[in-house]
Parts: sequence; C-alpha cells; structure tokens
Amino acid sequence: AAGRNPQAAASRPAETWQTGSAERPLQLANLLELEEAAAKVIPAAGFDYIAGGAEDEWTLRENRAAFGRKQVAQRVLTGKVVTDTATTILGSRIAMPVIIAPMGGHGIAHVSAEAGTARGAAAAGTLHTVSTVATLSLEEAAQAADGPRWFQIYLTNDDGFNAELLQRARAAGYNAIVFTVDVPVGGNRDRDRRNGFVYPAAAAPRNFLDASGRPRAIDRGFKSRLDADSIDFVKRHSGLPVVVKGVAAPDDARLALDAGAAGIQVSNHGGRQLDGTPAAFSVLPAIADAVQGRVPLIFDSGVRRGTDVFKALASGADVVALGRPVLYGLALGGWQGVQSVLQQIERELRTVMQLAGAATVDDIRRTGLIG
Ligand SMILES: Cc1cc2nc3c(=O)[nH]c(=O)nc-3n(C[C@H](O)[C@H](O)[C@H](O)COP(=O)(O)O)c2cc1C
Ligand SMILES: CC(C)CC(=O)C(=O)O
Repeated sequence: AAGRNPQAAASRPAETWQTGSAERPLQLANLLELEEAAAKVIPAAGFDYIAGGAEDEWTLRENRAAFGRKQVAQRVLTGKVVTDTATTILGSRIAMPVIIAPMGGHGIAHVSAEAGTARGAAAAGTLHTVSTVATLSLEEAAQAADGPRWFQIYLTNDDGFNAELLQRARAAGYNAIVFTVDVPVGGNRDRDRRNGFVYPAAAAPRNFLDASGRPRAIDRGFKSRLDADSIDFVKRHSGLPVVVKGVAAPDDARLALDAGAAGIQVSNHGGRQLDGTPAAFSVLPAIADAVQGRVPLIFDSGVRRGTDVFKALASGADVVALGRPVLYGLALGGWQGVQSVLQQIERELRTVMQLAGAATVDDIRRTGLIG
C-alpha cells in the first residue's frame, strides 16, 4: 500500500487523540509563524506527519528557497489601484487566486476535521479540495458548506470502488476531480518511520467505510501504474473536469493534456514524495511553456506569502493551492482559523499587487519577474 497506511487506523482500538478544538479567529503577522504555534496543539506524531517531508527534507526547504531567487519589480507610477483579487477557475468564481490543496486526515489537526476547513474556505470565498483520505466522508464534507468544492482521488487497486467514489463525488455536487498522480508509492518519510505513524482512529478515512461501517478497498492499496488510461478512467466515471495533480515535468504535462486533462496542478506534494527534486516553483515556467494556456494551471508546494502567490501567477499559474498552513489554522482556530489564514494571504497579496502596479489578477499574469 502506498502512503502512510491510513487503513491501519481501522484495525486499531479506539484511542483518544487530543488535538485542536478551539474556534476563534487568529491574529497573524504571517503564515510562517503558524507552524510553531500548531506544534503546541497537534499531538507530536501528527504534527510531524503534517510538517514533514521525504528523506533529508531538502526539497521541502527548496520549495521555500526557490521563491527567493526571483524578484518582483516595484511599480508605483502606473496610476493603477487594486480593484479586487477575484478570479475564476474551471467555471467557479472565487474571491482570491488561492484555494485549499487536498490533504488527508484533517481530524489529526482539529475535531471539526474537513467540516471546519470547508466552512472556513467558504467564509473566505474560496474552495476546498476534499481528499480521498479525508477524515469525513465526501458527502459529510460537502454538506458542511455551500460554494464550489473539488474532490481529490487516489485510485485504489479496486476499480469498482474507484468508479463508485467518482460517482459519489458527482452526486454530492463536487465541481471537479483532482486526480493525484504523484503517489504511485508513498515517499520515504523518516519522521513517520521514526514515530511509527499511522492515522489515528480519530482520523480514519470514512470514504472507505461501507454502509455497515466496515472498511472497504483501502486494504488493496493505491495503484502504482498510472498513465493516460487512468486519466481517461477518472474522466469517464466522474463526468467532471479532471485536474491532474502532481505534475513536475513538462513531459508529464503534455501526456496529461493529450489524455484530456481539464487542468494541471504543478506540485511536488509539498516535498513529501521524492526528495532531491527541484522546487515546484523552479519547474513551473517550463510546464507553463509546455501547456501554452490550453488548460488552467494550479500551483502548490511552498506557498506561504502574498509575494509567493504573485510570483507563481507571474510565472504562469492561474491559481495557487495552500497546504500545511490551512491545517495549522484549523488546529488553532477551527473554521475561523482557516478563514484567518486565507484572509491573511489575501491581504498580503493585495499589498504586493499595489506595490507592483497590478490592479487585477490578470495584471499579475502579465507581469514579468526579475532574476
Ligand atoms: C498532511 C498532508 C496530507 C496530504 N494529503 C494529500 C492527499 O490526501 N492528497 C493529495 O493529493 N495531496 C495531499 N497532500 C499534498 C498537498 O495537496 C499539497 O500538494 C502540499 O501540501 C502543498 O505544499 P505546502 O504544504 O507546502 O503548501 C498532503 C499534504 C499534507 C501536508
Ligand atoms: C495517505 C497519504 C498518501 C496522504 C498523502 O497524500 C500525504 O500524506 O501526503
């Protein structure tokens, strides 16, 4: 089985998992400082699972460092004033070019799990991508808030189950499927190995429970063989636009496009899979070049500041997705914490836009970077 064996939770006795339960807005100077605060609230092995990356965590650090090698041009005499940060992605209008990346097990961070995240995203005017290995079922997560929502799928080795999951997502009103292709096997994650980490019972993924509460399909593991046919399978069984997530090379982008992807999510899984690969931000321009605007590009891995959002959009992304800071905000303040995280990065982005002479998100896309 790929990944960190969330299925193990199903076979473990009930245990207490004392994690975040606060419901409050957060006073933030930036998103980076959230990590230290969240470490005090989330049980240590759960925190390591969230914060950690593969092996030496070189790529995890590089995801941040790469943003420092490109600079924004200051433009203060353009006569432009920021109007708004709204944009449209795959037909959904959102208040900012920032969405929430799919992450498993929000119950690891907060008792409200994905319901809190969905509500926080909706309150901030953006969308949440619900993971296959979410704590709540995809139906429960959908019911938690109005507004656009995406469902992320990992294909298991049980195609009947895969097809059912995709049909459930469509029936529950999801607007798009994010098909994650960068976990043909779980990465080498030293922290998790050291901690013997498996998903706690409090975060056991409910999408895998049958009507009588028995685990289904998850013991079959995730598919290792992924190709154009897999993309076609996800398209056919969902009838929804399919974003292929985990693309870090132009050749994979071209393959996904040829297979009918409606969007591409450039990502190295937040440095959690193959250590020693370049930062996601470093490979973004070459992928944007290969895609040539034929489908929207979503970018994730390492985004923490408004300047990062600006630089990603100026490098070819249409929107960015935020990972870990959302779980930290959730742990510290529930749905209001998630809203605070999104509002903080939007506030930063507005300031950067004004100082760089960009009145709209489209203006950012037309801006060049220095370096
Ligand atoms: C705790 C955790 C769980 C994750 N689970 C999933 C998942 O279930 N499906 C998926 O496609 N990506 C998953 N990811 C990867 C994120 O979608 C995203 O690519 C990454 O977190 C972005 O990097 P960032 O955390 O630096 O913003 C997970 C990431 C984290 C931190
Ligand atoms: C079950 C895991 C594969 C979930 C995941 O994507 C991650 O931990 O990064």
